[in-house]
Amino acid sequence: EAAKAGTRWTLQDFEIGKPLGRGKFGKVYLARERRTKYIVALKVLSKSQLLKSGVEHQLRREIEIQAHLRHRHILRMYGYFYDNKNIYLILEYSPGGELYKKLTARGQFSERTSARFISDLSTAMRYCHSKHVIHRDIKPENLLLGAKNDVKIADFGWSVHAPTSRRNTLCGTLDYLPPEMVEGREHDEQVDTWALGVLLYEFLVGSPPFETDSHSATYRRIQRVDIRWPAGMPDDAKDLISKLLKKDPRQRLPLECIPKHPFVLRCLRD
Ligand SMILES: COc1ccc(C(=O)Nc2ccccc2)cc1NC(=O)CCSc1ncnc(N)c1Br
Repeated sequence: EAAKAGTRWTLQDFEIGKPLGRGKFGKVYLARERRTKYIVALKVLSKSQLLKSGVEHQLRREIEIQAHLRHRHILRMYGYFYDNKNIYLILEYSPGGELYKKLTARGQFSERTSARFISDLSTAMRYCHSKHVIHRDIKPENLLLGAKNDVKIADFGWSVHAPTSRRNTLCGTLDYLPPEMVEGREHDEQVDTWALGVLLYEFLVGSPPFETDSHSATYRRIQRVDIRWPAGMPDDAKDLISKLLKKDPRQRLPLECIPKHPFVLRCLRD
C-alpha cells in the first residue's frame, strides 16, 4: 500500500463499504482505496466526541505508537487523515472479524485454539515490550481474527510507555486488570502478562476467572487472586494460568516461556 509518510489521504480516495462493527469512539467500515483497490478498515472518529471524552492525547500517542509497530499478530494502522468533523484511521482489514463474537458463539475455544492464540499473543506482547509499549487492555473485545483464523491485537486505546501509573479512571470491566492496577499502584509490562493469564482462562472456560456481578466483588477476587478451577481443567493448563496470575508482577512467567510451556507444547503437537 502506498501509505508512505506524506501521503495526504482524503475520504475521496476510498469507496466505503459495509459497516464492520463498533470500534472505540466510532464506527468502522470496510473500504477500498480507489487507485490500488486495496481493502482496508476505515475507522471514523468524531472529533467532538473525542474532545468531549478528553482522549485526543491518547489517540495522538496511539497513532505515534502504531506508526512504529509491525507484527503479524498486531493489527496495522497504515495511516490517518482528518476533515473538519472526523479523524479517520486507515486500518488493516481483519477478515475473521471479532474474536469475542466467536468466543460467545462457541462458548469456549478448544485447547489447541487457546494454546495457539495465547502463544501468538505472547510473541506480539514480547515485541511490544521490546519497544517499551505496554497494552494494558488485552481482552477478547480488542482481538480480531485474520484470514487464517490468526489472532490480531486490534486496539491500543490504553497503550502507554512503561513504567507508568494510570491517570484516567478505570472504565469498563475490571476483569482483565491485575492487582497493581486495580489498587492504582505503579505498573509495568507485567500487566500484559497477567492479562494473558485471564485470557487463557476465558478461552478455555468461556468466562474470565474473577467475574462476579459487582465491581467490588471482582476487585476483591483479583486482589486475592481467587481463582476457581472448573472440573476437568487439565493440570498443565492450571499450571500455566497460575504462573501468569501471580499477584507479585515479578513472579509472573516471562512471556518467552509461554510458547515452551508443557500445556502449549502438548496442545500444538500435531
Ligand atoms: C490498530 O487498530 C486500532 C488502532 C487504534 C484504534 C483506536 O480507535 N484508538 C483510539 C481511539 C480513540 C482514542 C484513543 C485511541 C482502534 C483500532 N482498531 C479498531 O478499532 C478495530 C476496528 S474493527 C475491525 N478492524 C479491522 N477489521 C475488522 N474486521 C474489524 Br471488525
